[in-house]
Amino acid sequence: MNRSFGRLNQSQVRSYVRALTETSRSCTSLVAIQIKQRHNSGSRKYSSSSNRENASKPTPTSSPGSKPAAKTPLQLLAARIAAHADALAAAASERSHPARSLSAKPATPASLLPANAPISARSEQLALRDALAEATLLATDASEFVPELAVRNNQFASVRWLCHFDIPSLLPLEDSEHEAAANDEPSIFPSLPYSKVSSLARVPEHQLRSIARMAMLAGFLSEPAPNRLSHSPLSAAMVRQPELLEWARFTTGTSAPMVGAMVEATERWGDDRSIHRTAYNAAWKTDLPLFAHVAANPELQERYARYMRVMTRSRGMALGHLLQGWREGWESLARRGGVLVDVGGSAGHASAALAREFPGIRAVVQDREEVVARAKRDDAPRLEGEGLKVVFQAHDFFEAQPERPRGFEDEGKGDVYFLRQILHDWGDDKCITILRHLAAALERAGPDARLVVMDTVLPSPGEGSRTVEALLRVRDLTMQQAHNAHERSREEWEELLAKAHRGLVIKKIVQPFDSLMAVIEITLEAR
Ligand SMILES: C[S@@+](CC[C@H](N)C(=O)[O-])C[C@H]1O[C@@H](n2cnc3c(N)ncnc32)[C@H](O)[C@@H]1O
Repeated sequence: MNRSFGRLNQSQVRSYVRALTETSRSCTSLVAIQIKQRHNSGSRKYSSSSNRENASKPTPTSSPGSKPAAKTPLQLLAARIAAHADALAAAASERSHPARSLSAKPATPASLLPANAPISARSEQLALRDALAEATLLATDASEFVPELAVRNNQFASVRWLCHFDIPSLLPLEDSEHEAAANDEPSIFPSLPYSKVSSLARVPEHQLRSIARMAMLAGFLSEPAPNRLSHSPLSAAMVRQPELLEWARFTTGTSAPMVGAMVEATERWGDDRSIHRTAYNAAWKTDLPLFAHVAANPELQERYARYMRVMTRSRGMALGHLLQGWREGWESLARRGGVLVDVGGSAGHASAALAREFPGIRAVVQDREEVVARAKRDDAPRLEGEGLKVVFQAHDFFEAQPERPRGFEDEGKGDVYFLRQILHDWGDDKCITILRHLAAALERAGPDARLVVMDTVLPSPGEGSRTVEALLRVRDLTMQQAHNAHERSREEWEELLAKAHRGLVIKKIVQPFDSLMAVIEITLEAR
């Protein structure tokens, strides 16, 4: 403080801090308003783009008898960070949510905000993360870039090792009564000596110690006393929500080889965009496309199925975004008695959620033969038992739409053809085939018919939140590594639709906050 404000007296410092805080606050509420406006207008920008621009614009300030002193971008960011932290503390305490701490206290909550926090508070949290990421970039020298990459790479590998050998599940979350009485510090997670954990996990003790100590620097596990290992709030939260551990296992184990094989894929196949010439093929040494390779390998199939279940429940992929993102459209479909055709709908989880939320919706879920056979066996009886009108139909989406199953034959009432996470799996040529078949079906289904695509809409580089953009770029690269496909920007979606059929026009794009995918409403216009 003294150093940064060397030429100002105490009261000037106070008013300066107040002014900065207010500037930052109005900036933050502007973001919130933008989020609302953009959300309402259906555009995808929903984060602190204004903050990203402002970070590089020093604001001149004056001090008595001297030229206006420009604050550095880092100083401005630091003030914004403080303002975001204040706003978040207020939002949490309004809902009696305890403050988080890094110490290994079980009472520390797993999230900064309570689950019922409003979008305005969550957007504040996103703005904070963006500002922190930018501050880290400003504070890190060029010579530190590579060592930092090595740190992240080793932390990634350490979490993989720890999850693979199930170390988090071996650590106690709570004291047994006997231990609690003997424990001097009952508010700390109970710990075990490294020797005990290593013998339980059957791993070498020295490896465990070094690897755990690296992971601790990322907040995963803790060493509350010399040579004793315990949970940290993060690792404990992951054990309490096992889907998070499952996700960590998949990301660090199953999909990591594919991520690491991008160089080999380009070296071997250059710009060949075939679906069996990918980083996945290079990593798994197979000529089969990913879906066929997974289908032929029961163990891998099980891992992918578990991962898909976890992802569906994650915040970014939650089905709630689908229900809220196009609520009026679903209500209208239910009213007019049209059919929802869920193309590539897997086990029907999206259709079932829609039929539950909007009584009256009837759905035909289409997928590959083996997927439909499994869904008819495992899922259909449960859905029928719930009274939902959801049926399954084997259909290859590279073929023309088939005749409807019995009870769903009527057409012309404005059906909705729905593609969730389908087009991003395929290159443009394949997508055009899928879309042409659907355009033909839309033509038969009447003027109210719609094509609804739920997929990522990529921002332009630097357009919105840095944190969100990074997550979306992971999805884009994953599609490239897995299928030689990619995610698309709004312009790319428009181009693709126009190439498939001149009448396919985007009516609206809704980007729900926190969702990794947007809801794109498409009509078929007479041209
Ligand atoms: C990424 S999953 C998306 C599943 C679901 N729509 C969702 O959002 O959870 C892709 C789906 O496309 C299906 N699929 C792949 N090729 C297909 C084809 N030729 N015809 C029909 N479905 C296919 C897969 O079996 C899988 O269920």
